[in-house]
Amino acid sequence: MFFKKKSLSDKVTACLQENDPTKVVAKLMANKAILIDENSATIKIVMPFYAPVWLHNLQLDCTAKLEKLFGKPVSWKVNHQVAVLQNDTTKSALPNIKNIIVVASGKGGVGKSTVSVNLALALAENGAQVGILDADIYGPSIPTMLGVKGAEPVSVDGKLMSPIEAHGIVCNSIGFLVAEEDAMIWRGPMASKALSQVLNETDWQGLDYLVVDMPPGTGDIQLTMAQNVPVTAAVVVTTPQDVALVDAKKGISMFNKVDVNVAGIIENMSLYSCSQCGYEEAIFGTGGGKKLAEQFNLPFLASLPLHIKYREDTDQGIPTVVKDDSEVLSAPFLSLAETLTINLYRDLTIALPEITITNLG
Ligand SMILES: Nc1ncnc2c1ncn2[C@@H]1O[C@H](COP(=O)(O)OP(=O)(O)OP(=O)(O)O)[C@@H](O)[C@H]1O
Repeated sequence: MFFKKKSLSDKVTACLQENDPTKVVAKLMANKAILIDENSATIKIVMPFYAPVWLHNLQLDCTAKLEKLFGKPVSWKVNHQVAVLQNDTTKSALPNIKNIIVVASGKGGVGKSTVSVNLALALAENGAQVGILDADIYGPSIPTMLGVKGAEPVSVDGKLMSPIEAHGIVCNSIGFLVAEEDAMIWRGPMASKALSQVLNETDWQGLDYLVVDMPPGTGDIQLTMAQNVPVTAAVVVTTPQDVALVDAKKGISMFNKVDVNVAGIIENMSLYSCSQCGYEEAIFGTGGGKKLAEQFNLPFLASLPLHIKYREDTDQGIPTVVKDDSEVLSAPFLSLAETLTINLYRDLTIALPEITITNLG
């Protein structure tokens, strides 16, 4: 029997794949985002997402092995060009926003806004251009959490509003534009129209990701809002408590109904951690988010502790991802941002032709 001898490139590819726990290398190879230059022993990557820890680990685990294969020192050339991803190919992406990530919860008060704002900042910290849209008409809290409450978006050209800048991301909020009492009495189509208006009439200036903080619940308003935004993916935030989980299930069903891809479950307030002594207690129970993810066959994206700093930092307008020097409390968000963007690239369709490696210097 004749066996074809493995080429050097095949061996290098196998090495990269074996050291990639996320299984995203196969898609990167298929899309020609990774090129192996055998002559110069160079691995060229045009990263379609920002994942500094993943990339660092890949390089750490592979470099020595690759040097053995090549028989000389290996160099890595890395560029970034975030891909436009699509779940529903009938809805075209907005021209200046590559991907829209909707953050939803079945129940109010589970930490949806806290997660939205820290997730947006973590995506930016990892390297992406990020915006956040506060669509929570019942209680827009993003301006407070970003320390820009009272700011008013202005229009330079009389057509588009300039978003407000804060901590390296841009934001706009329904709360900047309408009085809370007015928004409270809106019905589905009105809320949806307002959301579309803020979304389409803001000069987002070319974002890799727009994070949308949705109103809590799964009623008409949320449904029409979800239908009117070209959503790349939704994430559902829950606490481990039974009552929250029941409502989170309704949230997943709502997105399924309108064919919005649910990228996974985030469990917030998982474990209380005392800032004084480090004592830990599962105040809202344990494991509920994971079970929910298993039940719906969805990724379990993160488990975030209940910690006083998360509340204090957002109350002060400097969310933990920006403020936390120790990195213990920001780490779960940075990791969430990486996991989410890797999963989205791996699991969704790429809407625009992949940038080919020839563009790399
Ligand atoms: N992991 C956490 N640890 C400590 N406090 C938290 C945590 N997550 C959220 N909080 C606090 O809980 C409260 C509710 O959080 P948040 O406003 O983010 O929830 P929400 O789901 O967006 O609420 P709403 O239903 O009003 O939109 C806030 O005071 C917030 O600071």
